[in-house]
Amino acid sequence: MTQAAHKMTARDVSVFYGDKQAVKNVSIDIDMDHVTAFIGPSGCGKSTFLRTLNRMNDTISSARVEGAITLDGENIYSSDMDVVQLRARVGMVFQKPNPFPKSIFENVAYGPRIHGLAPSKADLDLIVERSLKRAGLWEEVKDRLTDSGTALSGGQQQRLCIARAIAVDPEVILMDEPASALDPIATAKIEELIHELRGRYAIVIVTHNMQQAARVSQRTAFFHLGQLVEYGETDQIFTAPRQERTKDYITGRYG
Ligand SMILES: Nc1ncnc2c1ncn2[C@@H]1O[C@H](COP(=O)(O)OP(=O)(O)OP(=O)(O)O)[C@@H](O)[C@H]1O
Repeated sequence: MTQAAHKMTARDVSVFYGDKQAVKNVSIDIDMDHVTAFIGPSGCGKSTFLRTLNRMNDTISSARVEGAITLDGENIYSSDMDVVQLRARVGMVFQKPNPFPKSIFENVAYGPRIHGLAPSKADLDLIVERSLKRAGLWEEVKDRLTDSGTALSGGQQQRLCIARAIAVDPEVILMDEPASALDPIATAKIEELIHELRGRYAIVIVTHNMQQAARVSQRTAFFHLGQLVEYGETDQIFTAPRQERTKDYITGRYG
């Protein structure tokens, strides 16, 4: 496949915090209709690399990114890339649910409103309903849309954050350990949701939990010491890893 045929590509991407290199020459392709899991021991650079995919590293003053990352063949680090637009196309869900201290409705409506996606109130209502439905939250909140988003349970808050990302019509959704702060039932709901969303977006998920990676992803990338050691079909990575370091990690020898 050409680079443009992939939703996103990274080529030789390195990330430095000051003098310290956290990500080393990573190249990877991300495709639509797939969930790609990033796994690896703590501190191996998974989150740092994830954040390069929508330029969240721009918000960290010591961070410097080298190499090339494309979205539909276009360099996302070029000077004419509109970063606000980029982050709508490549949305992000964080480890800790972070709804705005506003109503459930406003949490979801904010993005479409500032991006001009809803010409009328009726359009906005429709977007909010559709996004909450896709995030599997509508039935639980449809009668209390004016309640504060922060009053929801942790799992509901995380689904609200997913609805908020979905509302601006992203193509890629980045998830940084989206279930690690949740209980097992809320985690199962998020995993189910990721499974349902797969057909519409390219999803990239960082997870510490190998079982979770095996359950939700079709492709897995194993990172170690800032390097991408191995990338392949999830089944292959977990049953027949090609690299010794991958094998050691999935069999629990470190991490
Ligand atoms: N804002 C920052 N400033 C300086 N160094 C950082 C910053 N963020 C991360 N690092 C360093 O970069 C390296 C990679 O960290 P990163 O958080 O990307 O790893 P990770 O694999 O996601 O780890 P974890 O699974 O524990 O979240 C680590 O050595 C970390 O200490």
